[in-house]
Amino acid sequence: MPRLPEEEHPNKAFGWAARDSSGVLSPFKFSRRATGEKDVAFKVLYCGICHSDLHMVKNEWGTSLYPLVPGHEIVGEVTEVGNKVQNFKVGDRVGVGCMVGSCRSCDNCKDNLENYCPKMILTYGAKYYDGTLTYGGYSDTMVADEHFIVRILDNLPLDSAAPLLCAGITVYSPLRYYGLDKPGLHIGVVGLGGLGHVAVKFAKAMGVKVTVISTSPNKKKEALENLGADSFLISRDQDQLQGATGTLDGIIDTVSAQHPVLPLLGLLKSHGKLVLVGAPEKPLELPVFPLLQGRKVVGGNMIGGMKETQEMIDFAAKHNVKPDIEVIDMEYVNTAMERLAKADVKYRFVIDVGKTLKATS
Ligand SMILES: NC(=O)c1ccc[n+]([C@@H]2O[C@H](COP(=O)([O-])OP(=O)(O)OC[C@H]3O[C@@H](n4cnc5c(N)ncnc54)[C@H](O)[C@@H]3O)[C@@H](O)[C@H]2O)c1
Ligand SMILES: [Zn+2]
Repeated sequence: MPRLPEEEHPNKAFGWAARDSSGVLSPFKFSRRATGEKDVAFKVLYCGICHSDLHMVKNEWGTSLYPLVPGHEIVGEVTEVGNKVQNFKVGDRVGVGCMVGSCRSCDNCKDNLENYCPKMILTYGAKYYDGTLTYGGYSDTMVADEHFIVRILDNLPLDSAAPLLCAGITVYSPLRYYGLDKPGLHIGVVGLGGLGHVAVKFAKAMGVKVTVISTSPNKKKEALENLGADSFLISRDQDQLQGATGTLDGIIDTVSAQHPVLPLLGLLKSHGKLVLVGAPEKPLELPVFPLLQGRKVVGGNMIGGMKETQEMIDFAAKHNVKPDIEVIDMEYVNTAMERLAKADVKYRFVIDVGKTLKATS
């Protein structure tokens, strides 16, 4: 008989879990492993709600394992460290993003790209080395090997730092890797949600000109005035798209659902790069001729390695890149998920886990 989640490990834990693909979350008792010699354990204070959490609780990618405690934008305060931990101590402000393990010896791992390790272990909904299921940050405590722990610098508020751990690194990494981080370049950001609004902020902090491309005309004023975008295109307005043909060096596409990429390819200059980071459940149609004409590139990106994640946090602290968040109570999480599905959030929900997650006996 497999052991109950609350009996698998010595440390009691409590969170909210989805039990099936209805995606409805409810209180859940489980357990966390004892803090190992290289582990850092922390009290979770805030956790962001990523659209991937929504895909996962509803099993939209077909990979979900239940019970599923989502959350991979986790921040908190260290409560215990193992005796071989070198870089963290009790009381430190720390975070965990999308992964908690990798093989540490393959070419990707040696290259600080644990995110592309074939044996990478996701923060929730994955099998850990001991065969037990990993549980995410919609919960009271977290434990991870120190290699997968990020330091949150003191001048970053913990609540708005949380979304950097997934949304932040997922847009920072491709801006760097695809060379879209040079002052004077001009990029487009498609989809002004959690990832998209952070992409605007990072690109602006790098000195890059930014055009937001969105289906919602009502996001224009805020994109220009509050987020600092330079211009705004409505993706269904053919005249506007026509007028911007061949103007962009690159595009970061964060859209979470199926959408046409043909109009986006038209906006790129020759050698322009369309980088897909959104993860729609259904495939996109890729027209080839617009790629041939102008030697354009379509690429992807999945989060970032641990070294780069820390670099991104340090960059955010230095350049004051702070996600715009709506802080919510744990009890509000199901409503928040419904609102996220309708893109009704500016721009990231963050759960105040520390103050509002109440263990039931
Ligand atoms: N590549 C990665 O490593 C990685 C990391 C995190 C999230 N993701 C994925 O990125 C996507 C975005 O995540 P998020 O948390 O920013 O989500 P979000 O819901 O906050 O933002 C998505 C945006 O896409 C827009 N959108 C939705 N459907 C659209 C459509 N049909 N056409 C045009 N625009 C549309 C929404 O209005 C919203 O602004 C999700 O699919 C998520 O799973 C990928
Ligand atoms: Zn995420």
